[in-house]
Amino acid sequence: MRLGVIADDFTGATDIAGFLVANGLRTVQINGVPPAGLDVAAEAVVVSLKTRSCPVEEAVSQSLASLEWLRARGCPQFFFKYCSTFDSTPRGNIGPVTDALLDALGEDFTVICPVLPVNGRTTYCGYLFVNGVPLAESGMRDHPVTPMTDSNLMRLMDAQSRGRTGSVPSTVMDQGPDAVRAALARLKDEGFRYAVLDALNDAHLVVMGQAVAGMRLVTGGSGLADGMARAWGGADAAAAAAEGKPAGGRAVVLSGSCSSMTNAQVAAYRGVAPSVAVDVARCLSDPGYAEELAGWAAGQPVGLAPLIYATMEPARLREVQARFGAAEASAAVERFFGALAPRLEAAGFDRFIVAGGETSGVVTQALGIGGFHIGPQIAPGVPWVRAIGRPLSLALKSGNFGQERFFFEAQDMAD
Ligand SMILES: Nc1ncnc2c1ncn2[C@@H]1O[C@H](COP(=O)(O)OP(=O)(O)O)[C@@H](O)[C@H]1O
Ligand SMILES: O=C(O)[C@@H](O)C(=O)COP(=O)(O)O
Repeated sequence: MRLGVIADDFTGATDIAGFLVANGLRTVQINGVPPAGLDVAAEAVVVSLKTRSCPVEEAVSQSLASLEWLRARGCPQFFFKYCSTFDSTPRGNIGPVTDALLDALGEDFTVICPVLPVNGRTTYCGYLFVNGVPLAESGMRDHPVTPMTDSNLMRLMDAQSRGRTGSVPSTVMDQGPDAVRAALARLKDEGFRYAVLDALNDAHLVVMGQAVAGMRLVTGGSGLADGMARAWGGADAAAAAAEGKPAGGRAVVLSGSCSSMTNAQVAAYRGVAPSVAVDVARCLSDPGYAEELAGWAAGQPVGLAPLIYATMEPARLREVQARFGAAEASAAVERFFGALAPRLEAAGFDRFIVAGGETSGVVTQALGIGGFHIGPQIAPGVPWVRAIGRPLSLALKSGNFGQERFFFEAQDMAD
């Protein structure tokens, strides 16, 4: 094993796994803390947790248990994967998990690097941008669970961690890996515990990939992993993706993300394909609701996959949250998707296209899928994946990823 990844949500996990496979690394994803008796043959193992928004103690203990499993299998380098929009709060969980992993490894320094330039996530002087807009001015300010209202990664990290955060600016990235290594060493000497790595483009990813080659723990988004895998170089991407290619026949689209991009994707799809909007009030009160919508989906004609969506524009979402409570509404919607997924499988659906990280976690867990083979990417950061030992294919889409016609493109690729 070359790299062990601990990812804080399921779409984040398939995102990074997709980039590793695209660079030719044989990669397996394990959903949940791996059981002690499990062994896998792969160059990279991605452990997918659902720890982005859970209580801090749970996130720390699951991350440490995953680290121990990876270490016991001789893994030499570890990657804590979180969202490219740094989804977290002043309580965590990025800071506390990073600190716990550093302590467990006996290290006192790491990098913070949520970039993914191909999807518009860049950092400049430690400030995070989403498609050219500061994070706090992007759609992330309206996120239902982790609204992001600051764009300064040093401040965000300092608020939720034990140490101080410095920054390696893009001008240093321009000078190459030796200059970056020297800047990291200087920051460490000055007492910083974390360093935000700037990246404006793919060339910077290649530089940082080389610069962090000797670090035991790195943290960030899949752009950093892309840079690291490119530095290793020279492998066969098609062969690495072979086992994860989509199989199966009947597809359904489940959308539980309220991001701007998912709103656009739902709008582009729902006028053309059979679709139904989820009623949050019924999620809260009607135990037969999931059964009813599974029946509705099963009754749709063959053709474009039926869409079941909780996706809402920010203004409507705020109304729903004011009426039912934000946490209660989001938990009820997640419970609904969790109840729906196994019923859809029982009705003959074997390809699930899911939008939203938490939603994907709930769906994968409800289907009882222990792990994935990773297939080819539909869009950057969204590969098709195939359940290990089960005839089920899934596309787990981060709320923010893909272009407007993503739901069509996923189906085109699977035909
Ligand atoms: N209509 C809605 N009302 C309230 N909460 C919702 C609604 N639709 C989705 N949610 C909740 O919002 C959260 C979206 O998170 P997630 O699935 O991770 O999407 P993203 O990838 O955009 O972050 C989930 O907890 C989901 O249940
Ligand atoms: O880095 C990213 O943006 C994604 O990999 C990711 O973490 C997705 O999370 P969601 O936005 O919750 O789907």
